[in-house]
Amino acid sequence: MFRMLIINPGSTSTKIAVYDDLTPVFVETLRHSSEELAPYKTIFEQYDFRKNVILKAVEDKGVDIKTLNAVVGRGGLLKSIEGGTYAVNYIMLEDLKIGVQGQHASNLGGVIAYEIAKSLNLPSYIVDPVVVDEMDDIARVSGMPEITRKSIFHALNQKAVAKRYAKEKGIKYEDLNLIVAHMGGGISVGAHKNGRVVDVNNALDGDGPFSPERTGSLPVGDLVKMCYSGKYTIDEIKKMITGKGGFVAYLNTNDGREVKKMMDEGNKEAELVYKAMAYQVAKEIGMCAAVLSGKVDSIILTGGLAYGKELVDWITERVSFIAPITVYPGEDEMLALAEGGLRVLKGEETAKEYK
Ligand SMILES: Nc1ncnc2c1ncn2[C@@H]1O[C@H](COP(=O)(O)OP(=O)(O)O)[C@@H](O)[C@H]1O
Ligand SMILES: CCCC(=O)OP(=O)(O)O
Repeated sequence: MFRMLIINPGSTSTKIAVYDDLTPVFVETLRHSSEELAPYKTIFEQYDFRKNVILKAVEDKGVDIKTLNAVVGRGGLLKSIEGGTYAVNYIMLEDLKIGVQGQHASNLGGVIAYEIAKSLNLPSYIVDPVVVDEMDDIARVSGMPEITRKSIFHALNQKAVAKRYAKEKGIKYEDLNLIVAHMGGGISVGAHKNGRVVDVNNALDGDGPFSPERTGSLPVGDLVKMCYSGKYTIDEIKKMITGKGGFVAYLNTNDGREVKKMMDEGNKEAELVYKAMAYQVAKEIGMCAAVLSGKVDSIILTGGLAYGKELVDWITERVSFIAPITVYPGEDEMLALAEGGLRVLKGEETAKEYK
């Protein structure tokens, strides 16, 4: 039996678990409000905060960290790579610290996993990081040669729920066409064609639907004018797009439950914004249906926001003509991380080397 500490820093949460093989000893989600994270100017300034909440959760649950065999973290904005389990190495740590493709909480996953594991003389891994890239070349063309569309998305959960759906239906993932909409702090909608995510919006950086913390795609001419208005620094604009966009910009919260409460209390702005997010997710699903030439076995709605019945209903109303809807609220990320780590610990797979 192998005991693994699993750590998953997301933009609005830190998820922590200990697994004995694939049996959870505990799984904990700590949600972070935008105010709680506001004092940290960079992701790396959150290092101590995130590491401390992880170690405290383990201690509170009465797990002795000396009983661990490995630490597995959600991987961050590395160079684009194929999916799988990677051993955390020096090059990876450097790329995570620099944020070679940008800044996101998942950059801390590999680094904290490494630091905790190192202190115990244990191995550390990441699994299916947010930069898994299986996009078709046609999907990379933006319309401006200087800009290439990138695959940055909730690869870990998108792959995990797509495989869960395949297992439940008794069909191979490679024999299915699926559209997966992960709706968390960021939102990604991916077209899964025969086991590959051939197109997906960049969930981090001004692409796709808006989300609790991000603007998603914006009318580009207006954005250019804002950038050159002299009113904002580059860092301010970047923060307005990622971190202070979406729900946060309109409603001053990153919490879907809070938005629902506002709506129930008669706040018309909250209702419009919540419905607009559903509208944009539905539009993105329609785009993926075109990518798959209309041959779609199911549309899967997942992520924390998929707990919201209204949101799911609004999206379903607009896209159920495309394919049957499957809802997997929350995520299967913790189990997927445990599975990825265990395959290597058991010797069923060799950890890939990040170069
Ligand atoms: N029961 C719920 N109803 C509506 N929204 C929810 C619910 N639970 C969580 N959420 C929202 O889901 C979002 C976070 O989703 P999650 O997939 O955990 O994201 P992340 O990993 O990016 O932090 C937050 O806006 C959170 O408030
Ligand atoms: C960086 C893409 C993945 C992402 O947006 O994750 P969160 O929703 O956890 O922020």
